[in-house]
Amino acid sequence: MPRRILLINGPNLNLLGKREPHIYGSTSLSDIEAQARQQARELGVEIDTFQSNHEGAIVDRIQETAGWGPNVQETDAPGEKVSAIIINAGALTHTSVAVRDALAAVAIPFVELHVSNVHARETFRAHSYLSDKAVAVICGMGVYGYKAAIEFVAKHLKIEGE
Ligand SMILES: O=C1C[C@@](O)(C(=O)O)C[C@@H](O)[C@@H]1O
Repeated sequence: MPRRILLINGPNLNLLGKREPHIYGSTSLSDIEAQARQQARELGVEIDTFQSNHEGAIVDRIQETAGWGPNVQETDAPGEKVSAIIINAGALTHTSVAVRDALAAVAIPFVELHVSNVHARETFRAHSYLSDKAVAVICGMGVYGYKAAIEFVAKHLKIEGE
């Protein structure tokens, strides 16, 4: 069972609750993250949250999960290892080979998440650089998708070596 989960939200997801509420609903990201922390406590797992509008910052944060990256010193004691990642990469889903490569490099199992049903929208949203590498893909459940992803990862994801 995963001990530590990293929840990543990409560009414009800091605007959840304000942005196109007919598509993304009225719940803010800070509410989602607070609920995630509460849910994690109930499930007995740790959760870290991270949001950035910047592709490189997301790549750095993914690398840090493996003790790599520009912000990690050679002398740093290895941090507690992240055993699963839940990522809503926002628009980077459809454009970013760099985020895909970072996830492949750290080789940590991840769930791809979208609040909206990306298959029922513009055709460019149907392609993802992440899906074929993901353990699971959640979309169209609204912000409930975050709860579903955390429960799935905490209760059902088998982590090699644990
Ligand atoms: O920013 C987003 C949010 C999104 O990932 C979602 O959660 O539904 C869907 C993406 O296509 C879009 O660019």
